[in-house]
Amino acid sequence: MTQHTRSGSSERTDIDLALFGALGDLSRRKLFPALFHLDREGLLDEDCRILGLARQDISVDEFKAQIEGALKKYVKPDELVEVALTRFMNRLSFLSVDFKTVDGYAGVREWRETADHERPLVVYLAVGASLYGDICRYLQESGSLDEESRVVVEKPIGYDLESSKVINDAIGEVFPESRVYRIDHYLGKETVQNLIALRFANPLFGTQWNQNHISHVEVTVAEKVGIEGRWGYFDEAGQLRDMVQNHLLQLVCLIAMDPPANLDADAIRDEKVKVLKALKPFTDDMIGRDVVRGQYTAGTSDGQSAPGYLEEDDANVSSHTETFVAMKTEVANWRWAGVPFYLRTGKRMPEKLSQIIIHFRQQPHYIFDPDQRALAANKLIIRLQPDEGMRLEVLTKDSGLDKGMRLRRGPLQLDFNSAFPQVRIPDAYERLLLEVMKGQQYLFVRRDEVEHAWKWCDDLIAAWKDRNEPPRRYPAGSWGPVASIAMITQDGRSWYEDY
Ligand SMILES: NC(=O)C1=CN([C@@H]2O[C@H](COP(=O)(O)OP(=O)(O)OC[C@H]3O[C@@H](n4cnc5c(N)ncnc54)[C@H](OP(=O)(O)O)[C@@H]3O)[C@@H](O)[C@H]2O)C=CC1
Ligand SMILES: O=C1O[C@H](COP(=O)(O)O)[C@@H](O)[C@H](O)[C@H]1O
Repeated sequence: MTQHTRSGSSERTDIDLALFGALGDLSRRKLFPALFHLDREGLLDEDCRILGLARQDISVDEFKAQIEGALKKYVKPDELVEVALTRFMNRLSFLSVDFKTVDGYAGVREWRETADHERPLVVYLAVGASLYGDICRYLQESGSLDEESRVVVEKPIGYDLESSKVINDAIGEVFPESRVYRIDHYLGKETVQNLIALRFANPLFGTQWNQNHISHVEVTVAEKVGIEGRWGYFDEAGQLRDMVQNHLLQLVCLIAMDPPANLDADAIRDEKVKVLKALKPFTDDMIGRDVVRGQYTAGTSDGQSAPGYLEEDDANVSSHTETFVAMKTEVANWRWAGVPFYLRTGKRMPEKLSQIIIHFRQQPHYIFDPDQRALAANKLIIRLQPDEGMRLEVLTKDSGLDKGMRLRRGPLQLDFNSAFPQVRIPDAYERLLLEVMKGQQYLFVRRDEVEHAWKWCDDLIAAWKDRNEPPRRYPAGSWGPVASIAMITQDGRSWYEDY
């Protein structure tokens, strides 16, 4: 099958997919539903085959039953069309393998040999990053790869800069960078992509997008969930490694980067790297004043009582791992000098909400009612989830004979669901899987991006370690520690609350 691409050229999407970790959480919850949706919408090549690999020693029928169960759980009933489900199930095969020994890998080569025509293999590693090197090496040693094979790897790549280098080196022994697809699923979200369109297709914003016109930027990625049974992983990581090193810094890159020369992967990634390199390093002073680490205590979520982090299953009761981070940072370059970027992300917050707020500067000379001065700045709200859309807050004259020149703040709004009611907004993984199949890397993270992001986070983590302070507490169901509010208030600002 061919697809219409960004550049208008056509590319093959007929691939075979080998999914390592096929019975894990990510595969069940995100990857199989995404593949199913692609198939349902006619975007999988009719010959595309999917090989699930996992440790469990089960038959292919048992594997299919488990995947069907996952689809029933995670795909809306009206979208789980019978004919599409049958077609999808027919694509599946299964191999039980211990990924740490080469023995089972011949099965991948043999499975490939049963294809009726040659096509590239996409290897998706939905497993912990410590397995990436072994899997790549054994796939190569078993003769399962060819010159077109691609590998998709999940975040986080490693635990810090050093460990990420070891992992990336091991992947690089087998796959050249042009065939490595590092997932950051935030790059597949509809509104995140729209950020590129908004900034670079609209002269209105293109000309205003700098420190002359923007006073500050806010990024909030709030999660309602807690640890969801992932204590072992999360307690080692913490919110900085889990969310900031990747998702939030990628958002900062897309907000702050200079216009790329074109939409080619490296043109975009070159610009993103420049932003990461320009992130202001933290000094000790800044860490005390501009960074807040938090950990949730017992509270409520959706009206139900919710345990604190230290009371979750498998918890180590003396853990100081942060489940919340707020910080003020800056992209120290000509475009952004002096513009604070306030970032915050946390688990067990009152709602799931990801949004970017661009606060424009006020007019240099203000002529309206002094009491209304606080209103007098445009804001662009870019809503990633839920209710994807964008809203520009503008000021107009309040209507009515008695209102004089009173101002009213009103929205110019684009709500994607109402603007495009016939179009289902795809999950990020659908888009990303499709781009891998097409061999397009522009939505994937290059090795140097990962490394610059780690370097910046490592410095902060090292400083936290030196300070050895416990995280500040916040009750589950709140917007984080009080100190995170004070952090922004000290600059005479507040977190945007018009949710
Ligand atoms: N879950 C999520 O929401 C997200 C996950 N990620 C990343 O995706 C990757 C997968 O995460 P997740 O699905 O949560 O992890 P899980 O632990 O749920 O799944 C991993 C799967 O790999 C299997 N596995 C582990 N070791 C071996 C081995 N030696 N041989 C064979 N099979 C093995 C496990 O099998 P078994 O059950 O038998 O141990 C399990 O089914 C990780 O890198 C994670 O950081 C990234 C973003 C979000
Ligand atoms: O990568 C991760 O992302 C999820 C949040 O993703 P979202 O698309 O639901 O916003 C987070 O819960 C998880 O801890 C992290 O590993």
